[in-house]
Amino acid sequence: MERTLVLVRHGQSEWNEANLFTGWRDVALTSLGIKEAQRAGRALKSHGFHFDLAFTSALRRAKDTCKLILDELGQDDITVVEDVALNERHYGDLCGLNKAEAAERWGEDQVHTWRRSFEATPPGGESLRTTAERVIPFVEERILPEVVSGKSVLVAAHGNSLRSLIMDLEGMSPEQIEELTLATAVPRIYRLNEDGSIAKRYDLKDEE
Ligand SMILES: O=C(O)[C@H](O)COP(=O)(O)O
Repeated sequence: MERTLVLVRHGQSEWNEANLFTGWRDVALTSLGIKEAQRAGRALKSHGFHFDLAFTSALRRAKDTCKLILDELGQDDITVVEDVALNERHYGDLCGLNKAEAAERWGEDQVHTWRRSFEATPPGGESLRTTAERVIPFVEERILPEVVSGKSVLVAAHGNSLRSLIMDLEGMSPEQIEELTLATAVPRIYRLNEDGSIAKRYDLKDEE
């Protein structure tokens, strides 16, 4: 499987379960999150995926998801590059706050805008635009050259760091990216052409 890029958001975290803004807080996967990551690994295995290299963030929920997937594939020996560039968007002053309570305090629209728009900056945090400014250079310098050279690459990261990557890769507009929310542990598969353009894209949905 040449020139393959697989993006996967981490499995459910303790703060996803508690509905708290997480950002760079380093929380663990829940037992459901562990199962979700293992299921993603089994789905990739049953579809014949095999990776040459993996990238993940510096946060344990993504690192653990990456490891659980590679364990299921019997590939715990491949190189895994960890980098803060792939960390979740920093949620600033919202970190640790309950998302429903935040919507009551600031209004549904404001909270939705902070969470999904390209430009809005949560107080003291990163917008999707500023998240992209650290994600995209890393992807262009470290990840895409590996894929274009013919490798099969896994990236286990976060809802918003991956949204910024997907927006760039798929050439989405700010309006289009606002509509995209990534489910936990659903692999998003890309086959790339020699010039780095997308030949094919699909989600590997759970068949169990
Ligand atoms: O950091 C967080 O709280 C989550 O990982 C993603 O949050 P969101 O759904 O509000 O973007």
